[in-house]
Amino acid sequence: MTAPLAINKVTKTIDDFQLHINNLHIEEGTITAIIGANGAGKSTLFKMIMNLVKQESGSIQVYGESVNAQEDSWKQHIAYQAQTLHGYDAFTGKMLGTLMSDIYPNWDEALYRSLSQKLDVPLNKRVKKLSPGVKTKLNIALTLAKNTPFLLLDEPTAAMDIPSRTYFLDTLLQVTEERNKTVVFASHQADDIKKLADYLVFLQDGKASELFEKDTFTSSYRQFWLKDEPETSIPGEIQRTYKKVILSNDPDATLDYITHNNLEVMDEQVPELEDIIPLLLTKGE
Ligand SMILES: Nc1ncnc2c1ncn2[C@@H]1O[C@H](COP(=O)(O)OP(=O)(O)OP(=O)(O)O)[C@@H](O)[C@H]1O
Repeated sequence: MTAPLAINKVTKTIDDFQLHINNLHIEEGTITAIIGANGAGKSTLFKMIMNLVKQESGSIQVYGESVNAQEDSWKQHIAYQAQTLHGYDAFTGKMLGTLMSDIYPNWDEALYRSLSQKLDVPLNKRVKKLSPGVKTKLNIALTLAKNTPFLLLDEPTAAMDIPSRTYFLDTLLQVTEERNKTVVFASHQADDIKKLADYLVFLQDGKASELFEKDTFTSSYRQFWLKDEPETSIPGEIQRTYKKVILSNDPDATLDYITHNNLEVMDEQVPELEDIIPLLLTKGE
């Protein structure tokens, strides 16, 4: 089966910003979070995948088809949710549903109606009259109802209230599992990433990391609660809190040092994803 997304050696320069994606292959039926701080290049990457922005070099394929080719039937297999809903101000949600049902052969009207109802989106109001948060929710209902095998979501829960966010995340997980969908979403919300993602990719200063399996990634870090504050920096140490709690990205090296220096460990734990993500989002870390 052809991979939903295959990116090889892609580069893009915008003024003094450079984006490099060496190798990113997304397997069918997986959920991948693209994690990066503001300005890290997440939206630019998504726009390149949708051929809205052209890369300078390298290749991007969706289900084996180059996104830069003239033939663009691959677009029917992917639902892209941009950060904002542009160009639809004069339409109502109902009109947009009718429009999308003509374009997307598997349009799921029942899902569109139930999502809109649960998320409190009035389908009879014109888009320009909706608040930013309600526009985001309409955008989400439209994206999921396209019922494509591949979903590309750019910060889907930004500006959403908590009940809607919870409902959306649960529905996305359910739909993804029941219909074996592939999801790639951009986020810097640790909660969303923890709940949704199977795999993680970090974008830092325009460079994409390799693809990490989420649990393998968190278990490569360790938090050590020491009895006394160490005098010097410890091998593997990337953060020290309350003077005695050491977060390490090299637990073996840290433990080796602790043992050789007779430091007493009060407790040792695999950290939560939300403890690690902020450190990785900091520029130049
Ligand atoms: N249309 C544009 N004109 C000029 N610079 C741009 C444009 N679009 C993006 N950039 C620059 O490209 C870089 C990456 O921006 P991008 O929007 O892809 O980041 P992002 O990770 O999606 O950020 P955010 O989390 O704030 O949405 C930034 O330095 C930004 O200033």
